Amino acid sequence: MAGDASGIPELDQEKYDADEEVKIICLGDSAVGKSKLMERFLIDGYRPQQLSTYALTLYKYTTTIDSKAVLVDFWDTAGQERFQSMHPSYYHKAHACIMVFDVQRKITYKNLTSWYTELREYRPEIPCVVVANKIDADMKVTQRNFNFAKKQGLPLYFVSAADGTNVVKMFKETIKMAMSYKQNSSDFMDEVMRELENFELEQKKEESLETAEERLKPESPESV
Ligand SMILES: Nc1nc2c(ncn2[C@@H]2O[C@H](COP(=O)(O)OP(=O)(O)OP(=O)(O)O)[C@@H](O)[C@H]2O)c(=O)[nH]1
Ligand SMILES: [Mg+2]
Repeated sequence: MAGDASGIPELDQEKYDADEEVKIICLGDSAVGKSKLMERFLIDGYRPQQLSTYALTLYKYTTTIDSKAVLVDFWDTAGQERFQSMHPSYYHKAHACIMVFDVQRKITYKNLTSWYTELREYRPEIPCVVVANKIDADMKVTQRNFNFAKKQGLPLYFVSAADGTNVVKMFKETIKMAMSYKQNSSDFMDEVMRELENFELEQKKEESLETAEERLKPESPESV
């Protein structure tokens, strides 16, 4: 579980309302290579040994899209069986999802179904890509059919964090999808949240108008 992010100032999720900032989350079983993929993309490096991610790691990345500076926050977490599911704040306001499995371990592919179901509970519409990692171990896997992605209509990338195959391509395309989702979102839950926020604002305005009117009211004759 990714812990309650809402109380930590650095994780102020309101900022994702700004145009130039997107949040991309990473899902998948433990040891499929989520953190290694981030490492490969962000520092163009790969250290073979590393402990499992503890709770939550945030990676920041800046890039330019259509001559606009874009800040990307990648959220990486320990996708452990030991945690089973993520805290809702992990999904909150995410604009895209990278869902990773390990081509060498069938169970991690099977578990995509549960990751995807959970993702869709919180973020029904955000773009999601399926990533088949560790193809360096056996290139033949790229000829295999991984029907999950096709069935769900999701893009599938064969990648290797170890040798870098397709890593940059996958991340760059996902960032573009996140940006375009943010600009054109018609996500029902987003709409509801926007409506609620407006409603609260309107209510506050009305309340303060009422108090002002109260104060301005001339005293009634009875009270004299
Ligand atoms: N051969 C090969 N090994 C990889 C690749 N990517 C990751 N690994 C190895 O797989 C192991 C797990 O990688 P991590 O990136 O820590 O996995 P994770 O998904 O972040 O795991 P959690 O943090 O526990 O959720 C490490 O020992 C890596 O060296 C790859 O592309 N090829
Ligand atoms: Mg990790």
